Amino acid sequence: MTQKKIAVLGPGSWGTALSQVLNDNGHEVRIWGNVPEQIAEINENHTNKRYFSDVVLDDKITGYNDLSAALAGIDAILFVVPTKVTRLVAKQVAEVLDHKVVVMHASKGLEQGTHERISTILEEEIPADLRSEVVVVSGPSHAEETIVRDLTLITAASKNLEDAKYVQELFSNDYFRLYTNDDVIGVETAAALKNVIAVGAGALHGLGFGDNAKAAIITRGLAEITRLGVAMGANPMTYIGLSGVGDLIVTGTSIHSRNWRAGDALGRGEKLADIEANMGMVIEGVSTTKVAHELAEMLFVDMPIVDTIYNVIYQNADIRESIIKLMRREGRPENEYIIEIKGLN
Ligand SMILES: NC(=O)C1=CN([C@@H]2O[C@H](COP(=O)(O)OP(=O)(O)OC[C@H]3O[C@@H](n4cnc5c(N)ncnc54)[C@H](OP(=O)(O)O)[C@@H]3O)[C@@H](O)[C@H]2O)C=CC1
Ligand SMILES: O=C(CO)COP(=O)(O)O
Repeated sequence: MTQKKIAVLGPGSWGTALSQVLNDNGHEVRIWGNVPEQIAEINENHTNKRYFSDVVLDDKITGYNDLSAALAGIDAILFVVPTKVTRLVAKQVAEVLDHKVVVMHASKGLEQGTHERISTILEEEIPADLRSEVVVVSGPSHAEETIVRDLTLITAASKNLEDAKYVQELFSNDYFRLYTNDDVIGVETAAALKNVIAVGAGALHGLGFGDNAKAAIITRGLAEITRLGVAMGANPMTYIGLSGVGDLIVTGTSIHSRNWRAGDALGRGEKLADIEANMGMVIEGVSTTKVAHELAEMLFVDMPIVDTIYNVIYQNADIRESIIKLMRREGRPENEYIIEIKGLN
């Protein structure tokens, strides 16, 4: 592939790690952010110490505060800001973008209020004549490992497989491998909802439960994610792929995960407000819990684990009593999980 010019919007941990992958592949990478000191640090010291204290970036990676300058003559844009600001940033892009580009995103969440997936936000905010079909870059991938070039396998999903293949080629190298998928709904719902289950898995750890409990929440969490996703139009096969069970494993079992760590702290009795303030990075699972709970009600999908996490986070429910309630639910057959929809039972 010839060298491309790529704007990475969001100089956080994942944006920085993905910028390094693209730079390793010979592309011109422009990281855009709205904090002048951070952009100056990238340009002058080639570091982003808030996220990676020991990493020195290649000096070809350039930081920008000015969005128009970052987007001038660009081939592709990667959105990697927290879900809650994606619409705002997309509106800013639409104001200054003056030519057609490939639009990608690597964020994992659902928008509060609208319940929308990120690709539909981007479709709404960026005129169709200025963009490709949106390509979702998603899968089991901790920035902390990708930044040290550890092996990472993820998925590029788009309604248009040619756009997905373009992104596959853009990112793939010796340590970073992408598969393609045309199930955008499946990949985005898997990415967003695994964060909720990871909060729950972390909480079980914080409460002192063992590996049996962790395996259980991951497996039954996947059943819930699949049920909701299928009700939203996803292909159930996607959930046994990298962006489904793969991401659930990496997020639901790892100390690197912000969502898992937040859950762990909740389980140890810390207050959510303190956990969020101390994390200094986005914990997507907290707001996605609310969206998932509302979507489950709207679509009559049974999501007992998500509802339990919602009750603990948003209704102040006692965490241990909530677990007992979950355990004492009426017995169910294991395999009804894809087609079971509350309203039809
Ligand atoms: N970290 C990871 O390993 C992975 C993360 N993801 C997903 O990537 C997305 C980003 O996560 P991550 O990089 O971890 O998050 P971080 O919190 O590390 O970084 C988010 C970045 O976005 C910036 N930002 C926030 N608001 C705006 C805005 N209005 N305009 C411009 N920039 C803004 C933040 O700046 P500031 O904090 O200064 O406001 C920060 O630099 C999330 O959806 C996450 O789920 C996906 C895969 C892996
Ligand atoms: O999405 C991730 C790994 O694939 C990162 O998860 P956290 O946001 O929980 O750190």
